[in-house]
Amino acid sequence: MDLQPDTPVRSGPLEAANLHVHAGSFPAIRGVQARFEAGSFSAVIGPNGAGKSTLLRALLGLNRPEAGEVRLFGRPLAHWSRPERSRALAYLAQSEELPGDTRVRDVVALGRGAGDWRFGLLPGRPWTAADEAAVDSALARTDTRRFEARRVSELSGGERQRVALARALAGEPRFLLLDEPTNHLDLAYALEVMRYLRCEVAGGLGVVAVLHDLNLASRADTLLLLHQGKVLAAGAPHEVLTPQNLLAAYGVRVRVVRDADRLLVIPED
Ligand SMILES: Nc1ncnc2c1ncn2[C@@H]1O[C@H](COP(=O)(O)OP(=O)(O)OP(=O)(O)O)[C@@H](O)[C@H]1O
Repeated sequence: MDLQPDTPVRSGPLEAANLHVHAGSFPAIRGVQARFEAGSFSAVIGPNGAGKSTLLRALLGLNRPEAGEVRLFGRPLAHWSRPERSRALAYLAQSEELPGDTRVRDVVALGRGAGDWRFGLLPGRPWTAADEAAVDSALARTDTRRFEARRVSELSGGERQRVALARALAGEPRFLLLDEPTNHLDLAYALEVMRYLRCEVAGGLGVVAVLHDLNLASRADTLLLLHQGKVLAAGAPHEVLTPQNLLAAYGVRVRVVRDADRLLVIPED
């Protein structure tokens, strides 16, 4: 199905079809086949250098594939206009740069494209009640409304990460891609971010998160295990998090134990 660029297509998966992507001159992604669903939490795991960030960037359309393609809602990403793409796909980097002297509410409003008029540039379009409501909702869903009037520079790292999440959610994306969102967070904040993401997934958002912590990743609905730019395993956590797969990917012997409805990965080395 090859739809015209202006054909409205509003739902479906985000897919990588036989994707090959270079990072610089290095073939970082080598024939990846993956499908991420709306209303599902997918984690991308794998050792350092496996190609996780390169894959995420390709899914966002930030780097051009050497071969294969990314498809969103069944339509090649290359056929989407930049504004359409940035409405549908949001990205949260590891430590998101936020303007320190800006109030939290204004930062979240940036997710609606408010940057133009709030920062003295020509407005891209008029600000509406729907924009205001989306900002309110994103603040509420990330529990950041109580410090909406504070400046970003006055917040802790964990609070800033929540503001960055609120900004991404304010744009009402269909998929949110996150690169190690819990990396600099303590255990409590990391679990909190996972809880917020879970709520969004329940509301229909597709989440694709690069995670290093396999015990956090085991809470995802599906896992994609990358190794040397290829998919080593994909599927439900219990299918992917096996001692054999983890030995092959990380070179580490582990035990995988089930605790209630969770999987725990315990290194044996
Ligand atoms: N500009 C570049 N030039 C050459 N090689 C690069 C470049 N950028 C990335 N690479 C290589 O591509 C491979 C994949 O990198 P990528 O950052 O996607 O891996 P990753 O799985 O996200 O790693 P990490 O877990 O360490 O963040 C790595 O071996 C990396 O060294």
